[in-house]
Amino acid sequence: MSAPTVEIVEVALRDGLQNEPVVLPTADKLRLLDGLLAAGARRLEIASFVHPRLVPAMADAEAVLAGARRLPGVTYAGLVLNRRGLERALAAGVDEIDVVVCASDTFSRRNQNAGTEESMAEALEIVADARAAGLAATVTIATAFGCPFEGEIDPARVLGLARRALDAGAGEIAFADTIGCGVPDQVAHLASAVREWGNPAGLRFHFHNTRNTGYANAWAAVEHGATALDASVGGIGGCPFAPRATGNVATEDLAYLLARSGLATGLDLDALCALSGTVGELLGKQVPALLPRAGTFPPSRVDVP
Ligand SMILES: CC(C)(COP(=O)([O-])OP(=O)([O-])OC[C@H]1O[C@@H](n2cnc3c(N)ncnc32)[C@H](O)[C@@H]1OP(=O)([O-])[O-])[C@@H](O)C(=O)NCCC(=O)NCCSC(=O)C[C@@](C)(O)CC(=O)[O-]
Repeated sequence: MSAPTVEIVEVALRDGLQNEPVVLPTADKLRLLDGLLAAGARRLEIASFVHPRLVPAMADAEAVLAGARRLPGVTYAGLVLNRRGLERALAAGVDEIDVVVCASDTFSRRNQNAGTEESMAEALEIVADARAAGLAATVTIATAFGCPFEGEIDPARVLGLARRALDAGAGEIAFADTIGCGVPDQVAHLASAVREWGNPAGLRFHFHNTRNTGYANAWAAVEHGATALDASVGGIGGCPFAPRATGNVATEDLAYLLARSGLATGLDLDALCALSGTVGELLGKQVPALLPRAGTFPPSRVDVP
């Protein structure tokens, strides 16, 4: 029997960069993209089609798509939050879209100027339109593990949104821990419930490591049948509308965890570690990822004291 696999969705160019004080020029983004492709990334969320005044780091979404090298087996996703975003994403030539619905009504209004119900209704139309245009559509449910303004979010509410998205034809559901407050029990609960529905759609998770539970959550997701996990090289990222947001789980740290556990990711750890250094240089800071500091294991060179 072949080893089970879980797909890593690389989100550094979208989530990773959207909240950084340094706005990278498009050319640097494309350099990072080339590095990610060389490291083996095959599914990447590379831009977000939101209002450029609200998220200046994503203002060049169209230029990033236009400059992205097209390779067989590589898919580029764009994040969309409303119909205008979908129109822009379609015109830019994305391969798939990721549409966001926030389980917390308060967070939803702050993030996308619409309450949960309003944005859910729009998301379902967006899914239908994307499918009609031949694109895969993911619905990401943000604040699925907790909200910085409302606190606990009822998992039944989160699952209700997921169910509606799947019934409307979403090809994948992603549960996002926007503020990194989640724990493995929550992951297990959401994943098990979705699996019990018997829907063959993809089950994806998006973890921020804000309270150091990101990797435990990722492992719980794998154990409970996740088909995809988001990660960002260097561990950069965060939602600009979430107070004290910090980065996604780092691609290199997650890939190390999975690879050492026998789960193939197709990613080159050394190449990711080198790229992580480049990300830090471009952003002028030390990135949170730990593998580049510690080194891969087994080491290529053993240090003898
Ligand atoms: C969602 C909107 C656009 C609604 O924005 P709005 O103000 O409600 O839009 P509107 O329909 O009222 O239109 C107002 C103006 O905005 C323009 N407009 C309207 N839509 C767009 C668009 N798509 N692109 C460009 N321009 C747009 C529109 O054309 C109009 O321009 P005007 O006629 O006044 O000149 C806005 O609230 C927004 O951009 N929010 C940014 C939110 C964001 O980017 N958050 C971060 C991403 S989500 C995230 O990080 C979470 C995630 C996915 O990672 C998972 C997790 O960790 O939880």
